[in-house]
Amino acid sequence: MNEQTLIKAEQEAREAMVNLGASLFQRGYATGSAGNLSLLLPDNTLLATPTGGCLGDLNGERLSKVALDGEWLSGDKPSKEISFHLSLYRNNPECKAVVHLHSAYLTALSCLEGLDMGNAIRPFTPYVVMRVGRLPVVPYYRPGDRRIGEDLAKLAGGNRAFLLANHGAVTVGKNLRDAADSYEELEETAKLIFILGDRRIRYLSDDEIAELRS
Ligand SMILES: O=C(O)[C@@H](O)C(=O)COP(=O)(O)O
Ligand SMILES: [Zn+2]
Repeated sequence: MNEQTLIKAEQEAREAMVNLGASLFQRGYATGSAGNLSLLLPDNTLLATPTGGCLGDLNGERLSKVALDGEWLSGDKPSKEISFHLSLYRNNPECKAVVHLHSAYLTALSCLEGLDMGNAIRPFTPYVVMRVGRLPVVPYYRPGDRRIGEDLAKLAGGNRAFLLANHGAVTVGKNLRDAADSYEELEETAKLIFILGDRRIRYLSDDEIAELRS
């Protein structure tokens, strides 16, 4: 890519991040100053949301730029979770964008005792299987703790979504919209879990799940 093309791609990425942050905030997926977004630019650096900001009110020119080795290159100070974002890019070549939010239903799910740490959502609708697959759980650590990234490094290959116990959820994608689509699908599925409550659920059978994965 020549210099002009790189500059244009970065400008478009900045606009996409600002627009997605506003959309997530306006639709209630992001609240207050919670959550963070990042994407991989064509020059292999990351564009990330700054720490402490509101996703509904991002400034495209002040977004953080970070090298894949973690060096802060420009913009405001990056999210305190940049180390777990980096861990996902380093350990999954298909990861080009990361979304982390504290949406209500996924965060409620993340607070339940006795979750299956290998897959917190037993499938009962097809789209979550087709769109997201498994939802492994990272045990609780204080936000910003480097152990979140260490655990995600082990789970990154082959997974598109992760639940952070007592905290929220993370999705990856081939671009920011793709990662957000998976996040939104997961949030809807978590909402259904609470709507269904104690009612008996007909879960998808192993054969039905296998058919969706094939
Ligand atoms: O839960 C937290 O504190 C972070 O994971 C978070 O969501 C917001 O942190 P920053 O991205 O550093 O603002
Ligand atoms: Zn968080």
